[in-house]
Amino acid sequence: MFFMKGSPDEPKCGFSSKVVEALKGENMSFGSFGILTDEEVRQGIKNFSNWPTFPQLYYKGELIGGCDIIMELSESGDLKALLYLSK
Ligand SMILES: N[C@@H](CCC(=O)N[C@@H](CS)C(=O)NCC(=O)O)C(=O)O
Repeated sequence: MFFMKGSPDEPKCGFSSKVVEALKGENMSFGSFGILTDEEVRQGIKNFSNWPTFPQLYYKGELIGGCDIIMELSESGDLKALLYLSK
């Protein structure tokens, strides 16, 4: 599940856009929520994860990370491993 600014088709932030491209590059299907549409969810997710920024990518209910972390995982090939092997 991907909490982002805007939508996968219309990201409203470069950080969110980069993660969408990385996930698409791995041929991953993913759910998304545009946090700019709901201020309560925007603050609630930050409190839940104790992570102050968006985007935030979750897998099986756990925060994987934001843009910087996803980019690192993607470049090292670990994103694919994480998303496929832990199924
Ligand atoms: N280094 C961050 C960059 C993301 C970031 O700085 N996001 C900012 C600007 S889009 C943010 O979400 N600020 C808090 C907010 O808008 O609620 C990452 O790896 O995800």
